[in-house]
Parts: sequence; structure tokens; C-alpha cells
Amino acid sequence: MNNILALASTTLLGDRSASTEDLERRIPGFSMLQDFFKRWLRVDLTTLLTAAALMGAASSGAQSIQETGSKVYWWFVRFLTASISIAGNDRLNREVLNWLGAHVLLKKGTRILTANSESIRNDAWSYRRVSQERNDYHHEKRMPVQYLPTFGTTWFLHRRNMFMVRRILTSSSHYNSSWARMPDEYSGAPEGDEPLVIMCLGRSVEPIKQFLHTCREFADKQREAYITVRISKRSYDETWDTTILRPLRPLETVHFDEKVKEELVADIENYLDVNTRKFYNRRGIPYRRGFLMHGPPGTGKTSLSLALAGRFGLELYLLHMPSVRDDSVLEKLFTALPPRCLVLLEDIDAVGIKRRTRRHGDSSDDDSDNGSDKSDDSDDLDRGRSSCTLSGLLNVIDGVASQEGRIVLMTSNFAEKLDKALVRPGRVDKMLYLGHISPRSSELMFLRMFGPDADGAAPADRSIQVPQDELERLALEFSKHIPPDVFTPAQIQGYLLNYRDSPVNASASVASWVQEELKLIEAAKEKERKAAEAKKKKRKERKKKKAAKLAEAMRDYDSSEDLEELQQKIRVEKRRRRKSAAQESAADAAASEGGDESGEEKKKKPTKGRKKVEKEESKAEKEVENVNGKGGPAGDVATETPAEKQKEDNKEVVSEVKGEVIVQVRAVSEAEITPETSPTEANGVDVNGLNGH
Ligand SMILES: Nc1ncnc2c1ncn2[C@@H]1O[C@H](COP(=O)(O)OP(=O)(O)OP(=O)(O)O)[C@@H](O)[C@H]1O
Repeated sequence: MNNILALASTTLLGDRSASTEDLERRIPGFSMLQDFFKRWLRVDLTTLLTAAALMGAASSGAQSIQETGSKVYWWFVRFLTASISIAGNDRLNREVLNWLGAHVLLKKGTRILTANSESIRNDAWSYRRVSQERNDYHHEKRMPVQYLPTFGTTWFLHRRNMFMVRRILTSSSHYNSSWARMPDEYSGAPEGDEPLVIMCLGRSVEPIKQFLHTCREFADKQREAYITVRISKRSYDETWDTTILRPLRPLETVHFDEKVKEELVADIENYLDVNTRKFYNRRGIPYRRGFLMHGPPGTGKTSLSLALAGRFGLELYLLHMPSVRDDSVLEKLFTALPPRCLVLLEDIDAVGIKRRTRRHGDSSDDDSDNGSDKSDDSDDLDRGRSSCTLSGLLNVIDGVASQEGRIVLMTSNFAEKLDKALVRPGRVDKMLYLGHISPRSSELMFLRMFGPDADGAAPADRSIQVPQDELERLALEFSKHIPPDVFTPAQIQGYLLNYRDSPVNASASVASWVQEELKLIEAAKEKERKAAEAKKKKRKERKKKKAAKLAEAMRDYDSSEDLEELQQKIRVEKRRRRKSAAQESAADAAASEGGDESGEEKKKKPTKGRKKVEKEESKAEKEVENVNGKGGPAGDVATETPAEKQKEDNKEVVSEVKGEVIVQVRAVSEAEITPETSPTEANGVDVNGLNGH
């Protein structure tokens, strides 16, 4: 380089021959090369080298200027600015960027930005959208584009202070920035997890703290009109991965008993009070609150939850229980909950509870004569059932590891089917019944539908701008036709929506609509009644067949040896069932059900397994008992012939497990069951009461 620079200076001074000689001396063979270039390429090599030397000198000069500049810059930053850094995954990071987007970039007309719309994952395995805030209110098909600061520094003035916000490049957002020494903002794009450093002129961080406060207030204002609903959509990692913004729903728009509503609001207000938390903590009471909202579909359970989230400014974490894969997923999701939030568990009756009811009721399902045929309902039971177990659910609600400070809202259409362990105080502190609509609520709904908006603005559609007193008269008229406790609020809302642009027509047509609906309800009831009767009949026939089969089997037991054999079989079967039930109850005990019960209490309580054994045992015994016509007319008939009289004496008393139940087993003679006569009639078996329940 030095050679070339010397050459450049000689050339610049105009002494070309001297420079060529000099170069020949420094670079042997230079004159030959120069001749070659001159003859064949018509280029003067000396001039070419001189130009290159000058460019190199300029570039190294620029580099050293840049180095000096950056030293000065860092000296300036270190001694004359204060700074606060914010991690990429902190919510504050996003709030600062949003503030900059709205207040700096737009106003200053910044030329270098980054644009965000909706992230997609485009690998071969999954092509899906990932967590984004979607503005459902506007029902946009496309996410709006948001412009934010890109890498590098954004300068701005805030309250007369000079600020600089640097968005720092991370390895994930770094693509090819070294290529051609391109600045980062031209060769990569932020992915959202870049740290921020906020600097301000001066030696105090106070102005930065104030600036951060401003950013948070701005974010709160933006959120005010919305409720943040978080749900878990991804099946492969159990996180609250999706955020939905729902427009705020005022509590006044959910119609049910006003007194109950007031009490509910007061209850939650009281619970969220700082003093209540202290009270709970000092007394060692777990700081949790649970509510169960139950009632028919379309009565406002979900709407009330959303309204409560908005009323108390809490985020709503929503879990649709039938969609939760298993206990471990449920646990992971609960572990990821923040301490202060609302958790909405929808359709809680889908959690293993139905399965339990059915298992426990196995012995009686077929035999209960209460009009319901549970065995025929098995399809219904299977449909929509969650794979979560009751103990898994109880564990996350109030197990040792469960978070304190949150409010759990549960909804169910079948509260009567819920396990008592779930609805006991501490897990469910209050039960709210949301039922069919009253005339007064339907009047309020009418006024809400056609009245001015909550902010006082008149409806946009001029055709529905009816004077307030006229509207009130129409609403009253409308409500007079709504019979109490017949329709759900959702039905009334659906009807009113059909007349969205005409309150007059809505009021005028309600009478005929109600008549139509009542007819439909009546027809549905009739259909249901017939279906229930058909089921009952089917069940009776099934029982008859079962009884006949048993009687058939009993014909072979006509001697005391056979009876002994039968008893032996019963004993073996009992032992087998007891063993499997013991294993089951051991598994149940491991779960957290009754986590706060003392060990003594647990011992005293009959285990689920033992209960099951007892039920099954008594079922088996009663079947035998009935088939043998214990004390029944068939028994008397059998003693009438002398041949059977002897056999009738083959009465055995079978000791029941732990001596609790004693079953008499009697031999049945062949004469009692003849092919001509129905076996059940011959034995006097009461088919309806086969299992005695
Ligand atoms: N009490 C109510 N007050 C006002 N609107 C209601 C009420 N109940 C239901 N609605 C309206 O009916 C629709 C359905 O309500 P929602 O989903 O809250 O009922 P739900 O009881 O949760 O039903 P499901 O048990 O089927 O989940 C909503 O559009 C809601 O606005």
C-alpha cells in the first residue's frame, strides 16, 4: 500500500517517467506489464494504480473517521445519557413500540419502518396462524397493518426531553446484515422479541420512568373498550397461545334478577379488595373464589362472564372443558395463569363426572323405573365428554399447587349431575341459576335493542329513531305477551334481531310469534314424552329377557351340590371384583380429591371401589334371590308338589361379605320352568323389580 501511495503522490505531482521507474524498482517486471496493458488493452497501468491507491486511502480514512465517531458517540452515551432497557418478551416493550408508532412515526413521517400484520408458521408440518391480537369487533377478514420502529435508533422529544429508543438486533431477527455492509434495517426485520433500550439526555432516569408511564396509560386506554380473552388453541404445546379482543359488554346488557346481579358484583368487588386478600392470608384461608353459573343453554352464562371480566378489568382465560385433552394439559394451562384473572371453565359437566355417575350407577341404571333410561343414553354420555378426570379438575381448582388470587367461573347446563365434591364451598362458593326470561327482562332487552347506544348516540338507522316514551310504551306492550319462564333470553334476542329496523313491527308481531313458539314447544314435549315411553317399554322387554335367561340358567341348580357350586362361583366373582375395585380405589386415593380432608376422615369414608363392590354384590345376590322366588308366589307353587317339596328344602344361606347382607338362595325345580309357561311367570319373578332398586 505504501508503494502505491508513493506512486500516487509521484503521479499526482506530474512526473510520470519517474513514477514508472520507481515502480519498476519496487515491482520487478512492472514495465513489461505496462507495455502489455498499453498495447493490448490501451490502458495506462500507472494511472489505474494511482486511482486505486487514492480510493484505498479515502476508504481507510473514512474507516478511521467512523471509528473515532463511534468512540465519541459511546463516550457521549456513557457520560451524558441515562438509559433503561426492556426485554423483548415484556409487555412493556410492545406498549412502548405502540406509543412510538402512534405518536412519533406517524407525526414525524419516519421513512424507515417495519410493518406487522399477522404471523404465519409456514413450515411443512404446520401452516397456521400464531398468537396475534385480532380485532373481532370490526370483523376484519384481514389483519390491519401496523407500522412500528425498526432496528436502530428512533429520536424524539417527550416533555421537553430528548429521547432515543434503540431496537436491538437479535440473532433470530438477523438475516444477512453483514452482506455488503448493509445497515440492519435494510437486511432484516424485527420478529417482535427484540430488546429495547430507552435513553434520554441527562443523568437521571426519572424522565424515562415518566415516559414509560405514559406508554402504559396509552395502552390501558386502547384496551379499555375491549376485553382480552385468552384461549389455548395449539394442540402440541399447552399454552394460552391465542388472544382475542372482544368489545366490552356492559353488565346492564345481561338480563337476569337485578338483586342477584348486584350481590354478585359486590361479592367479587369485596373479594378483589386488598384487605380481603390480607384477611385470607392472615387466617390461612386459601385466597380463591369460585362461582358456578348453571341453567339452560342461551340464558347468558358466557355473556355474564365476559361482562364481569370487563366490569373488573380482568383478563378472561377461557377453557372449553370438552376440548381439554387430559389432566396434564389442564394442569399446564392452570400453572401458566397469572395471579389475578378470571378463568372460565365452560361445560364443566363434561369432565369425567358423567362417566363416574354411570359407573357408580351401573347396577341401577337398567332397573330404575323413574322414566329415564340411562343405559340408552350412553351415546349422549359419550358425546362431548372430556378426557379430564374429576380429580384432575379438583386438583387444579384448589390443590396444593393451584394459584391463589384468581376467580374461577364454571358453567353447566346440568348442575344436578355435578359431583358434590366439585360444588362444595371452597370450590364453588356461589351458585347462580340463569333461567328463562321474565317479562320485565324482555322489556329491558327490547329497550336495549331499539334505544340509543350506551354512549347516548341515537341509532344510526333513522327508521328506528322512535321517541323515548313511545319506545317505552312499545317495550311494555311487547313484554306483556312474553309468558314468564318459557323462553330463553337468546330466543327473545333472536326474535328482536329479525325486526332490527322496526320496533313497531317487533311489538305488533310478538303475539303471533309467541303462539307459534308455544306450539313448537308443545310438539317437542310430546315427542320427548313418546320417546321416553318407547324407551321404558324397551327397557321392560330387556329385563324380561334377562329374567328368562336367569331362570333358564337356574334350572340346572336342583341339588344342594349344584347350589354349593353356584355359591362358590359367586364367591370367586366377588373376590375378583373386590380386587379390581381395590386397585381402582388406590388410584383414586392418589388423586387429590378431598385434598383437605384428614387421613382419618378418608379412612372412615367408604372408598369408591368398595361402594362399587357392594352395589355389584347386592345386584348379583338379588338376581339369584329373585330368580328363586324368595318368599314369592312361585316359591309357594313349587312346594305344592311333593317331588319339588324336597328340593324346595334345599335352602341355603349365603353369608354376605362382612356379614352385611344375607342372601337366601333356593333351588329351582325343573317343574317351575316349563317350555310352555313363561319362566318368569312360573317363578313369580317380578321382572320390574329384578334388581330391587
Ligand atoms: N340473560 C341474558 N341477557 C342478555 N342477553 C342474553 C342473555 N342470555 C343470553 N343472551 C344472548 O343470547 C346469546 C347466547 O348467550 P350465552 O352464550 O351467554 O348463553 P349461555 O347460557 O352461555 O349458553 P350455553 O349454555 O349454550 O353456552 C348471546 O348473544 C347473548 O347476548
